[in-house]
Amino acid sequence: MLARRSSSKVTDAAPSPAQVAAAVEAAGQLADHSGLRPWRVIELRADGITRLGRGLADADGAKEKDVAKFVAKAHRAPLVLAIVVSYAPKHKVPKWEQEAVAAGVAHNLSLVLDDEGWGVFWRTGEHTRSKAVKKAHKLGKNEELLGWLYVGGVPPRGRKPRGRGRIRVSEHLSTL
Ligand SMILES: Cc1cc2nc3c(=O)[nH]c(=O)nc-3n(C[C@H](O)[C@H](O)[C@H](O)COP(=O)(O)O)c2cc1C
Repeated sequence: MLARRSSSKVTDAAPSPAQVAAAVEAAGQLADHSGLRPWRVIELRADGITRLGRGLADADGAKEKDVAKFVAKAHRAPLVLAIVVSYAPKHKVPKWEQEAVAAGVAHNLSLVLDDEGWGVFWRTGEHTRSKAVKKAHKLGKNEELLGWLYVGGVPPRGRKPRGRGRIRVSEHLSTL
């Protein structure tokens, strides 16, 4: 965990569907109030990533000539994992707790994939919860996106050391 870091640039190598399934299974073993499992992951490759790019272009009101830019940006990685919170409606467990579980899955997935040697970068943006992007992902009415994990191979020059270094524990840990 101390060595984990995000990879903004990745190569065309990607984990197989079976490797993704194993990573999701591991990432899903987390604390979950009432065991709601209020989350799912959508695996996007090739045409699926193009659909994401088109959805983002649509949400931005892009003209037809500019759609390709959004599509190219979405194709920055060969695998994109959309992280979805699927709220249990009117449940005693509040929405923020359900989002915490889905966010935990995303962080776990990043850690698992990083540990297996893949490059991962969590991205969001102003259109993450727009109608057009929701539609592109075929989300249900009780679902929202938490963003996307862009996944691929770590470039040959490898990972640079952490830009901002390690945290100062004393700034994040105290007692009463
Ligand atoms: C929920 C969430 C959304 C993020 N969205 C973006 C984003 O859209 N663009 C971006 O450059 N970084 C985004 N980041 C930050 C990067 O994923 C990454 O954590 C950051 O560049 C620091 O790198 P490090 O993880 O190696 O410390 C996001 C992180 C989180 C947790």
